[in-house]
Amino acid sequence: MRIDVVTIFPEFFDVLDISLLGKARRTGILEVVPHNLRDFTHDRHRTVDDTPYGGGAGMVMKPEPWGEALDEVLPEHPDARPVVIFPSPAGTVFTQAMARELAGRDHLVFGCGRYEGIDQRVFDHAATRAEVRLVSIGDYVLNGGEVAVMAMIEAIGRLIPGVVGNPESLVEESHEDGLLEYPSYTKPASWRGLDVPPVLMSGNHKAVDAWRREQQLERTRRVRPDLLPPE
Ligand SMILES: COc1cccc(COC(=O)c2cn[nH]c2)c1
Repeated sequence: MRIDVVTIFPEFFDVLDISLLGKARRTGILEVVPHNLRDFTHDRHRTVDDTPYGGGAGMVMKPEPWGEALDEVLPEHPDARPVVIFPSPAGTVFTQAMARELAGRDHLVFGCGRYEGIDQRVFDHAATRAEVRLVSIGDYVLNGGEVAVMAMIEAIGRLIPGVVGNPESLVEESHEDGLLEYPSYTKPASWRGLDVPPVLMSGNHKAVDAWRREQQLERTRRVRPDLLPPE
């Protein structure tokens, strides 16, 4: 998979070389290419923002640099319409299901907004040649999209075959089966007076599976009742 990221802080994505994704990049399974939005400006100050029409505080990202940056990363005549994702507090919430869907694609483009946002015409024009999505990673406001893109790249990248060592470890996880995951334990059997639940030491796999499922349901009922399947 190739991922292009348009940002005013391309160095932000150097950290991906350190993590698990670094191996996936070196082996060619995953290619993440940052593009500096300022490289698509033509004034001495490499200006990417300006004051908002209609007034108001803050600055808005200008459309011209974005247009030229997307010209660079979007294929002229794509066989499949690429997806361009802009993190935004006003977006559709990013979920494990969306991560799974996006992990199946060959090419993703991410656009990192800053300031008060990006001129709306950037999204409107991009929609003539790509599938544009505003995606939120949660109900809070960041200073820019870079942290959100890192989170999405990690969530998507780890689902790509060959990126995570043991694919089995991707199955029993929170949100994979729609429920929160059960509590985990490892040695020692007793630690600071706290013991591992005996069922997990029983060797009775049926009982262990039943206990884990009950723990998932109990935890989901308590913490995230919105995730519970309809009765
Ligand atoms: C598109 O324009 C902007 C403007 C300002 C910040 C951002 C970054 O996204 C978030 O803040 C966010 C994403 N999910 N939850 C919060 C984008």
